[in-house]
Amino acid sequence: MEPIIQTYQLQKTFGGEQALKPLDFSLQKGEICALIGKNGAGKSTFFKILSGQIVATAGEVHLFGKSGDAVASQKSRLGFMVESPQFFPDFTAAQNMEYFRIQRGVVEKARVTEVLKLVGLSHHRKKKFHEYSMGMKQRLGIALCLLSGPDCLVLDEPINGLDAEGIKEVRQLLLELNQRKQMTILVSSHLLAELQLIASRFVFIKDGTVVEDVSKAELEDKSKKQLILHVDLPAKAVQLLERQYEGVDYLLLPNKGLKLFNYLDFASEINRLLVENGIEVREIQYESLNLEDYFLGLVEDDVYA
Ligand SMILES: Nc1ncnc2c1ncn2[C@@H]1O[C@H](COP(=O)(O)OP(=O)(O)OP(=O)(O)O)[C@@H](O)[C@H]1O
Repeated sequence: MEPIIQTYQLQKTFGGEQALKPLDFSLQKGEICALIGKNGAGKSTFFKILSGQIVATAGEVHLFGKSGDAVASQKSRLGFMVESPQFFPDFTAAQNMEYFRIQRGVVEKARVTEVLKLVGLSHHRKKKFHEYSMGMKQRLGIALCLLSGPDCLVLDEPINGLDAEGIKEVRQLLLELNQRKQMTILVSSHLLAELQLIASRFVFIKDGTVVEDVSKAELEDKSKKQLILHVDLPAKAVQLLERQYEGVDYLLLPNKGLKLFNYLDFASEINRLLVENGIEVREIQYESLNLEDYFLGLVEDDVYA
């Protein structure tokens, strides 16, 4: 594993208010990592510290395995989009990129053509910015991040405010950059669903700290639909289910509850089996855990018990 970004006990205080509590985070080469949090969770503050726009109150940032004074030299290897770039509306895409190429001191002129191609805007390079769709504008913003040839993109809410088509375009682009150009990507959103299709890892941030850090597989596992049963004799119910349904996947809950993860289409058959064997089924219902609610702390903690 090759670390791209690591933070240790990162903190930021604004006038007595702690925007970032000690925040430990790491991003590995090749990942698309989604940083998910509600408005005010601390995502922008975190990104602004990484980009150097603001300074942390305490803690450390390591970039590409470098720490201390060596970090500064690694910053150019990250391409940031922390705020929406201000493009000139009456310039074409190519003119806008050329302006920023010169402004940022990128030497190779050909880089403009390259990045427009990378984000799929070659055919629209002569179109004026104000004629672009929302998705195209955002793709141009990502082209700007790519101008200096970074190894990793850090994008703050790039999908925010886009229509469905724009969201799809940006997601597709990020996936292509990751798969075809081996670009590591850290991308934030306040909606899990926006990034669920592309991210390989999900870091949930709440009140300035990481509350959950899961892989795609772990996330999918947690979002499985479940069948919840409440019976008077759970141990006996489990014995019957194991005998009847090969590989039945279950969890015993407090208060004589039983959670089934497979055989979900067998609810009425399961009910009959239990009742016919003298078990009182007090409740049987489907539950689809809303991860968004769970991780963002909008539901009771014991929903996952
Ligand atoms: N410059 C600042 N001065 C004072 N407080 C700030 C400043 N910037 C951020 N905060 C506070 O820090 C906390 C975290 O804000 P931050 O913008 O990082 O959250 P966020 O997750 O990016 O939310 P959003 O999606 O709304 O931007 C909030 O309580 C916010 O009010």
